[in-house]
Parts: sequence; C-alpha cells; structure tokens
Amino acid sequence: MAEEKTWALVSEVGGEHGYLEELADILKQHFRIICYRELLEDPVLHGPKIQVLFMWKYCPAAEPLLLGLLPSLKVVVSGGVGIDHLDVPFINSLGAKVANTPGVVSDSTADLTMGLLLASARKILDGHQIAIDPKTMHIPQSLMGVEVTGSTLGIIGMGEIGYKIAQRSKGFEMKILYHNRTRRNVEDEQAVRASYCESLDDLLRKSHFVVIAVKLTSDTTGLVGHRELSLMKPTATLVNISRGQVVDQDALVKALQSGSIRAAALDVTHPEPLPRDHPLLGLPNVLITPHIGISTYNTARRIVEKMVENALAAVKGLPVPNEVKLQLHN
Ligand SMILES: O=CC(=O)O
Repeated sequence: MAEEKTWALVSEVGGEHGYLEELADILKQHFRIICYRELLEDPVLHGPKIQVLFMWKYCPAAEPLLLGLLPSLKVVVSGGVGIDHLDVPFINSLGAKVANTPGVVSDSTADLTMGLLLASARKILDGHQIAIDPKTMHIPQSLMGVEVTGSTLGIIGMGEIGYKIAQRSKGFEMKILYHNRTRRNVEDEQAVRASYCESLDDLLRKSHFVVIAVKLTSDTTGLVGHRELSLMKPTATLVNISRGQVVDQDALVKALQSGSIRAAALDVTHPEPLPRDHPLLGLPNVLITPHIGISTYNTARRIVEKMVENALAAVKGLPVPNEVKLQLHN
C-alpha cells in the first residue's frame, strides 16, 4: 500500500489568498493538501494530521495556530522573503520552525522596481490614458517627465533586492548611492559603481530617485517620515517596494500635495489595499501597484519549489535550508 503523503495546510487553492492551480499541483506531488475550509469542517480529525503550513504573503495563518488546532505542526513555510506577518517566537514556542524563500524573489522584485521608477519618471500611465482618449489632439505638456539616464539613485537597504536594483540601474548610467546598516565589500560596490552613504540624510538630499528596499523591522518602521521627506529634492521620486509601514503615509501625502517631492511609486502600502477614500489614491503624482513585486509565473514556481524543499526537510527532521531563526534586521 502506498505510504500516505504528509498533510499540509494552505489557505485556499485559487481565490484571493490562494495558490494558482498549477502551483498547487507542485505541492500536491509531495503533500496531501488541505485548505482552511476543510480543516474547519472537522478540526479534531484533521488538525493533528497537519505537519506543514504553507503561507502565501498575508494569508490569515494565525487563526488555526492561535486556536491550537495544529498540534503536530513542524513548520510554517512562507512564500516570499518578508516574514513581518509572522510571529516567529510564537510559532517556535508551538514546536514548529519557520522558513521563507529568499533568493528566488529578488529578480522579479528588482524588475518591478525599475518598472515603477520608469513609469513614474516618464508618466507612462498618464501617457496611456491620453493615447487611448479619442479626444486627444496633441500631447499635453503635463506628460513631460524627468530623465532617468544619468540621474542619481539612492537605495535604502542594500540586501539582495537592493543590489539587484543597483545592477539594473547601472545600465541606465545612474550614479548609485546606498545606505545600509553594514557596508558592502569594495568588490560588490565597484561591480555596480555604488557609493556607500553612511548618512541616510545625505542620500536623501542628493538623490533624484530614492528606492526603499529594507526589511520591515522595528528599526525600519516609519524610517521615512516628515523629516526625511523634507530633505528630498522637490524633483525627487520615492519608490517603495519594501513594506508600507516603512513610510509614514500621512507625511507622504503631505509631501506629495505640497510638492515637496515630485512623485511616489509604491508597490506596497499600509494597509493593503488602501481604503477607497485614502488620500493617496486621489493624488495625480502617485502610482500604486497592489504588491506584485514577486508576481511572475517563473518566480511563483520557484517560490513553490523552495517551499516544498523547506517543508520536506522539516518533516524529515533535516536542517531546514531557509529557516528563519530571528527577526532579521537589514
Ligand atoms: O513582498 C514580497 C516578499 O516578501 O517576498
């Protein structure tokens, strides 16, 4: 008789927080997948069988954990790199490990960052609206953008994603400044022609584009607030692909309304999505995408493969390749 597969919980297959069907198939090759709805139909029967909890971004995982429904849980594996939505010490206290999938998300996130930067600088979405409007007779002056080539880019957070952004920006002949808790080695810096800025204030003053690529931690929450925004050039653009909480959004709204900075391009906000009446949604100088940094088929597949790898290791009692041991600071 075939050995029964290890049980793993996911929020939904398909739907708002769920896995795409084809990605679910990768999980199903290795695990007996059960979703929350099924778990809650008979938690006493199903709960103790579950050894793995697969999470995808912000799916509501805490609920069954808090309810203590998963006494056999060995690991929570979160797709993506951010773990700010997880209470790692609490999960560890339940006897389970936590793993994420760093590495495989960096290229797609860096690609999207360049997309946001370029789209904001060159008003690509405004241009699209004008191009498809049959009333348009000529190109309005309001479509004049700012030059990316040769401009100064300030990267806050030079981890893997920040570095990939620098690699791409080199192709645009940008002068790259970066601020990080620790300085990169000289070879890394030279390879992308990046200069270390120990002072965040200096980076903010000098940059035409400021990209936020830090992890969300207690140190980085509210890192860019009124004071920091007021140091930026009035021609500068803020790009945030990290977490919404890194920026003080009320201060950002004021800076954009008053013109103390030129524009913002945000893949992340707080909360997500923003309430429909949020002032950021009504500003002409804001471009927002709904947290799609890692949303490509290729990246999603690689994330799921990494999730499987981590989960199998945990179930077998082997070292978990991407175990998250502490809240990491950048
Ligand atoms: O936001 C995306 C991630 O954390 O990987």
